[in-house]
Amino acid sequence: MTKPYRMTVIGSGYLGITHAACMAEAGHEVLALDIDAERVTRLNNAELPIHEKDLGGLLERHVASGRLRFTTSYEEAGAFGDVHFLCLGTPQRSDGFAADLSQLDAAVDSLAPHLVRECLIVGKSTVPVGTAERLAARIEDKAAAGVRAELAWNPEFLREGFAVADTLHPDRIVLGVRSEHAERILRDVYAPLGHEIPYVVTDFATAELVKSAANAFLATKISYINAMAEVCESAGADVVRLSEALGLDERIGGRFLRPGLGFGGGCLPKDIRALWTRAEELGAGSALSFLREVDAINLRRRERVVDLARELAGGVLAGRKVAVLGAAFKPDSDDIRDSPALAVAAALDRQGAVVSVHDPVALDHVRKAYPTLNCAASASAAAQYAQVVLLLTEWRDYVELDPEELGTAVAERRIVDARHALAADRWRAAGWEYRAMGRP
Ligand SMILES: NC(=O)c1ccc[n+]([C@@H]2O[C@H](COP(=O)([O-])OP(=O)(O)OC[C@H]3O[C@@H](n4cnc5c(N)ncnc54)[C@H](O)[C@@H]3O)[C@@H](O)[C@H]2O)c1
Ligand SMILES: O=c1ccn([C@@H]2O[C@H](COP(=O)(O)OP(=O)(O)O[C@H]3O[C@H](CO)[C@@H](O)[C@H](O)[C@H]3O)[C@@H](O)[C@H]2O)c(=O)[nH]1
Repeated sequence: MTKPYRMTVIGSGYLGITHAACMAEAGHEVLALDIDAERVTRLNNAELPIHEKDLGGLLERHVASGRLRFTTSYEEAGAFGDVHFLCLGTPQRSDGFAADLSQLDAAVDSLAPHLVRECLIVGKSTVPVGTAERLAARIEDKAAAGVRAELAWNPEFLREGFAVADTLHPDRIVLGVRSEHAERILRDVYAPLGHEIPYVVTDFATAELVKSAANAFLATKISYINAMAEVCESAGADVVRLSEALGLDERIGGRFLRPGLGFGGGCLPKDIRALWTRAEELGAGSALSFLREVDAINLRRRERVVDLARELAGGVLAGRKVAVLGAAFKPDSDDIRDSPALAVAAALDRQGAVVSVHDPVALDHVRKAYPTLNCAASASAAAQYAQVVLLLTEWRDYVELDPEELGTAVAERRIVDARHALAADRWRAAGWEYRAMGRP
């Protein structure tokens, strides 16, 4: 490494904590900031507020070494960093499908007046195309007189559950830059990650769009296979074998072709909506109108599971006891943002079912966000006297469940495997009525 940088990471959420810890691992001096004082105190005590494999170890090591600290002070951040990474949330707005950029705007407004010397500000959040250009003007406007603060855009592609590995070994690094100076600094910052990583160096707009386009492609692939699941269901075909066969064609590839309950989380759903909304604003809406269908197919998956649960419960949900296995939007994460599992659980609850939810790590979030759902301490506790069991997030613990053992807890041996995660034959052999969308 040429030299360790002094850098800040603004926003210490799923992305920010990971980026900060991985930059410390790469040898840099990192000060991460968040407006949530309780979170900052916990992080300074090396307590990880999220569930993410390998991140706890990195946090402990680098807090102990002093290479990673957390603060709530923009004054301290402005004085500390030569490079400032923006890792703020960009959720869906409450009044429509556009991205809410208020966290980014507030962070820039807070940081810029405290900058004391020339520095590079680097956006990592996922944003609608055009945001970087707007923020660059905002920074110029708000920065202290005589301080040159250049902006770059460097979108992040990490997946939750694999966040550390994806950050330390990225498939590619995309740099939206306005100068060779900015490119040089960022290549230097990432040099400790290795020299084999492909770089794509481009303008702001392309860098922003690469990220939105990647997520839209992944979402489209998932909805494509789920649309085929609908057809398979009508035709009596098997979507799991269909997906396997499609994936063996190298031009198609099997990744992101797992049919089931569809995509959720804090990224794919809001990012496709923000993308088509931005395209409409730019007058290119018809090019991306298919993304509305991608979204609609995805949301139909949730309704289909509710319908199957009703069918298995004998045509009515009111008063029926339903066990929901899984609350996180995917395994190995505690993130419940736009979780398909919880959307199903909440719909069942609204229709009068008595819903009992289990998840290995996400129950604290469930209790806060869905106070009317019952949270059970184990899968078998959730299944106690259940008339229907729904497997909605494919945690390994659930894949390894013993159908005989679970069968002793339930009132009726009926299960919907909404993630195609179980061995159907094994469950049927144990006397369960086993249903999975798009499989005979
Ligand atoms: N989560 C992921 O896996 C992932 C991966 C790639 C890209 N992204 C993108 O990264 C961005 C961040 O996502 P996230 O999942 O980490 O969100 P998050 O909500 O977990 O984190 C945002 C953090 O910013 C803090 N914050 C809010 N306003 C602030 C302010 N004014 N100053 C300082 N801190 C402030 C919040 O308290 C929170 O801790 C989003 O644009 C997202 O689309 C996320
Ligand atoms: O074949 C598949 C693959 C995924 N999913 C679902 O899709 C959702 C998203 O999964 P995944 O993409 O693995 O999780 P994220 O952590 O949300 O990561 C996505 O969103 C991030 C934030 O933008 C990007 O950085 C990542 O590259 C992108 O994969 C989850 O609900 C999965 O259950 C499926 O239903 N079928």
